[in-house]
Amino acid sequence: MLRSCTAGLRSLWALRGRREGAPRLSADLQPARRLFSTEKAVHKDWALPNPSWSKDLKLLFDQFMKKCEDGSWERLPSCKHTCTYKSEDFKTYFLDPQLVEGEGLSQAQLFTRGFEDGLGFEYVIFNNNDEKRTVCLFQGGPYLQGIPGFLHGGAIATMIDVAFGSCAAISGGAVMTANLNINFKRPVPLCSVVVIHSQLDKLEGRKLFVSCNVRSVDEKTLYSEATGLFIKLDPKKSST
Ligand SMILES: CCCCC/C=C\C/C=C\CCCCCCCC(=O)SCCNC(=O)CCNC(=O)[C@H](O)C(C)(C)COP(=O)(O)OP(=O)(O)OC[C@H]1O[C@@H](n2cnc3c(N)ncnc32)[C@H](O)[C@@H]1OP(=O)(O)O
Repeated sequence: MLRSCTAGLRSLWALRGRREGAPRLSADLQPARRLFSTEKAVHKDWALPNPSWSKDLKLLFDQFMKKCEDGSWERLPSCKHTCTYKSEDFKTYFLDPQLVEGEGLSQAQLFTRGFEDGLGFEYVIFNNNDEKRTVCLFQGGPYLQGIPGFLHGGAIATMIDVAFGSCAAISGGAVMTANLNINFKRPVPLCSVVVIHSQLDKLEGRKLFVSCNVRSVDEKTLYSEATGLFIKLDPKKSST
């Protein structure tokens, strides 16, 4: 498995950048439109297939895109830079103008989107607004190795945090992770595809309680279970 992963790297490097200008798919952007702004400028959407995606990932992606057709599910677009967040939300909570406009942020990009195609986090998140749940399809690439041949626990935690963050933000708007608890039950093979099922369990004032499980594509292996607490940011308080 590792050999095939490494063998694919050369072609991945050759193919890098191919996603620029990838066609936007329909059946996206319903409730999430409030949160994810791509209206002012056209930014690349990274939550779309690229040549590094395995057969499993493409198959699952197609299945979920089909579910989007009746409007019960929506695919969440994903930008590398701050366009992921509506800029006004961003400015409301991070008021330091130097941070927002200065050099500090000019190179900033979403941690999970900072890798070349196929080397790091390849994922797409689908949201079911009525059921207050999301499904994240995740393929962890060779640069996310921990124990040889397996994903680093921090990479799994990161992906869970992103899946939770999206799930919580759709209901809560501007939120931050306050607590994350993960039970790692089985190691995740590098370059395999896992499915992260997250749900919003409870909304209590500014607190959003979420939980998830991480499973193999055939659902036979339970890799991890996690719970999280997200706090809706208070515009009266500074976050910095
Ligand atoms: C800003 C715009 C974001 C918009 C996001 C939009 C879209 C998402 C799209 C894409 C997905 C990307 C996903 C990326 C996810 C990455 C998430 C992160 O990495 S966040 C970074 C890690 N987290 C932090 O750095 C948080 C640091 N902590 C804080 O800043 C603060 O503690 C706080 C969490 C903001 C809470 O502070 P605040 O002053 O606002 O609240 P209180 O302290 O008064 O607490 C309120 C309430 O909650 C209880 N609480 C707080 N923390 C905990 C805890 N750890 N455990 C249990 N309970 C906690 C506290 O007791 C209060 O309860 P009560 O009201 O009952 O007294």
